[in-house]
Amino acid sequence: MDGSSETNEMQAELDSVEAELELVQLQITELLQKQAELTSRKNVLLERLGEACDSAQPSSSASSTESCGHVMSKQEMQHYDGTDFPWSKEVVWNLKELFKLSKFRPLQLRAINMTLSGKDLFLVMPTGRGKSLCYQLPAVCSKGFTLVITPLVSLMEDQIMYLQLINVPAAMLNASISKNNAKAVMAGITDPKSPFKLLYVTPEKIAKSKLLMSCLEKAYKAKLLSRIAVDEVHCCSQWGHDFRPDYKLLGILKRQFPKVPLLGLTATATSSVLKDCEKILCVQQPITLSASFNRTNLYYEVRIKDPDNEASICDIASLIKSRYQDQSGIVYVFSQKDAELVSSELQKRDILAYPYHANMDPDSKSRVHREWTANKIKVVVATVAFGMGIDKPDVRFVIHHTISKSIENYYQESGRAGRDDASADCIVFFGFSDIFRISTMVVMENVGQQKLLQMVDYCQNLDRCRRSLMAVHFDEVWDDEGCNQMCDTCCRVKDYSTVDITEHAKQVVQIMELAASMDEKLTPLKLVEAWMGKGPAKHRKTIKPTTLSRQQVEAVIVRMLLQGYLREDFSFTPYTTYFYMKLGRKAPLLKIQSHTLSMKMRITDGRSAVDTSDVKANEQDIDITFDPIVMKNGCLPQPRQKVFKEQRNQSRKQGLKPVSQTGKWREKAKKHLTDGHREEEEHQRGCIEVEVEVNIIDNTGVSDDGKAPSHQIKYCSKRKSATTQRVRRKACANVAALDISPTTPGGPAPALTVSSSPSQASIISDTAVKELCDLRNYYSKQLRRINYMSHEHLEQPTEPGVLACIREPLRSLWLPRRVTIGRMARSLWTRVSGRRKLVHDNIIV
Ligand SMILES: Nc1ncnc2c1ncn2[C@@H]1O[C@H](COP(=O)(O)OP(=O)(O)OP(=O)(O)O)[C@@H](O)[C@H]1O
Repeated sequence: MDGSSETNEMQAELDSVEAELELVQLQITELLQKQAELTSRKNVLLERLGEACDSAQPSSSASSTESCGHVMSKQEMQHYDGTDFPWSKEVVWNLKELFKLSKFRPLQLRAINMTLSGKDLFLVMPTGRGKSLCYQLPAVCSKGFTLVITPLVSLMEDQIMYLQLINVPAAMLNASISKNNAKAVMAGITDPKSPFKLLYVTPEKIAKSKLLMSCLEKAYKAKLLSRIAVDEVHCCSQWGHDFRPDYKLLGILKRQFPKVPLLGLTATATSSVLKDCEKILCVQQPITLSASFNRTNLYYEVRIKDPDNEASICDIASLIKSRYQDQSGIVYVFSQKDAELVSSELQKRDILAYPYHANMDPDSKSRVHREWTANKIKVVVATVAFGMGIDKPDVRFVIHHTISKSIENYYQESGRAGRDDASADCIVFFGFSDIFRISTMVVMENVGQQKLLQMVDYCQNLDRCRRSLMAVHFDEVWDDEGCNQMCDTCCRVKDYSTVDITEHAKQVVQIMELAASMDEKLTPLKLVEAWMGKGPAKHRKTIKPTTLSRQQVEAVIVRMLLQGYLREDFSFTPYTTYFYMKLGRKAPLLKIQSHTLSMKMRITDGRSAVDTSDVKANEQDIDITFDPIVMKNGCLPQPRQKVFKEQRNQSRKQGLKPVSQTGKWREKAKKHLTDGHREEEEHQRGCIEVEVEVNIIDNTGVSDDGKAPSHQIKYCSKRKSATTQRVRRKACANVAALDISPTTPGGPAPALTVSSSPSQASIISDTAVKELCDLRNYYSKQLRRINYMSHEHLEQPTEPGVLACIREPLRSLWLPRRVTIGRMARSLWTRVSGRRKLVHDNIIV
């Protein structure tokens, strides 16, 4: 045997071993899933058995699962639910008379008794269950004051406002208070009369203020520091999703004040995060009390989001109008821009909705918050900035216009509904392209991608109780039966079937391989289009388009992503992150004859897919329509008919009025904003081509069309064709002229010779400077969306007299003689567009 055939044989064997290994890996994954299911079941049974034994033998001393560091028997634990402690009378009196509450919620009394007994404690309780009471009430029943570490000033202010309302003296120390106030608070710390019962500080204050630490030392010695409460304690751990570096330094508190009991509070910590917090805070064997995360009054539902943004907002509007008329709610969106857009669209549909996002000024934010709390505003359309400290009891719905970045986040955000214990709805609109919008955002986060895919899995799930899927993320087991039909999957009769998608997956792999052979990268949307026969001609020639509907196509691609047949691939530029699809680890398995891949897909029972008059859960049945008979063959059937929504969208699109060319600037600007949003979406598809037309005005003040110039930039955009892949946009800008000779529109371009730098006043008038700035702002926004290479191109001027870089400060501009800013911008833009087209044609299929 010669050397080369030996190598070939070894290579063949290696390939086969690798393929076998992949298969084993697949089996391991399946077994692990099975193991998780069985473990869940086992835990439920053990818990039930334990309860049965407890009630049969009251004297038994089963060890408690609630204590983590410190092992405490169940009986010992239950002892703390009692009201025979020296402080009990005072506690009960304060609950009723001061806090005006009739009874404790689960675990509140236990936590209060434990902390009043001097124990270190971690209290894990879902949002809105009343963690604050567990340190506020002990604070008023103790001598001295309680130190509360809170991550946000807004949270402190909220609490202080509430405490003032019920006449509990409280103070705070943060950058927003005056020097005199701070001085008075510092003095109060060591005052034996304790002018406040609670002192709120940020972790940064503990870490940085020596004066505060020395006052606390004195208070400790005088036994005035009764308790330390660390709110949002998960922020200590870098495994927690809200890690704050200064929380890491809080260990000093327990080291300096070892006899003061510490109470850590959180709504989201897993056991590993708590272990980390224990170490960071230097607490020895704290007791961990965990209340169940199951919010039984919340109804969870997932709906398929219409790919057309306008239609998706329309869906949300009709949902709010039909189901939550005059009720209070939150619509969570992905970006600040979405918050503005969605709220204005809801307003147009007579819904009292206002945006809330981090970029709003503090006054506007607090006005929206206040008016919403007072029910003057019905709906807040918010980014995640509308988060901690939102404590409105009667929120009847939380709708996610875009999925959350993780199940933990979703739990927190949706958990703002139904804090009054009355039933409320949590609805997610699940859209294919949203996965990738969020993906580019979380790519740099520790396990961000993994968490996002878990959220996607939650949304694509058709058969498992939504709460039980959530429970896994909180180290809990919630019994499916305990859902009480409070999620769409438990409500719905079994309307899905397991479908063999192997052949479809093979087609996807084929497209990916073809693209790779042409050295091309596919964005998820390009992959969808290529598979549906809508991509570039070179693809259409070689690959037979699928007969699946768009939603089926997207569902299969998502499943392949979740199962590891496809994976994400990112390309970073200084301005943006591009997302592409790649073949995943398991893709080679599809080459093996015996390998199959299946997924659950919804079937409808012959009822019209457009019938939305049924119960809540049936309202989303319009997504995929199959013929069940064909399904029996084990392959995906043809869609029975075009889905109603598509028709409705079509008619909506047709009903869109074109913006008048002569329309007012405000209308155009509005349209521009809407188009800007669409553009962002199109950009996700990697297929925008921008064309800019610049009206040149000579220095006599008359524009090309003979009209007097406006000093405002005008934008007008229109789609050239609704069917073409590429969207052409026109941005018209009227710009003031430079101090140069007039140009002939359409005539030969003047010779480009540098006259001088703009530092010479003769070149640019003030108005021109302003307009150039506006123009540059507008263009740089567009440019940011263009591939990095375009910038490189611009930043390396080879010829003199060319705009050096659009993003550089104005003083670096070198303008050629006899050229208006308008012409300059046009020439620049033409080059950028050309470059961009090149980039798209060559890189993005
Ligand atoms: N025992 C109780 N009975 C009725 N309402 C209660 C009780 N305890 C607390 N509440 C109310 O529950 C609401 C939420 O309480 P709180 O702000 O303490 O929750 P939280 O767990 O700290 O939430 P978050 O994690 O969002 O900070 C408050 O309006 C509070 O008055």
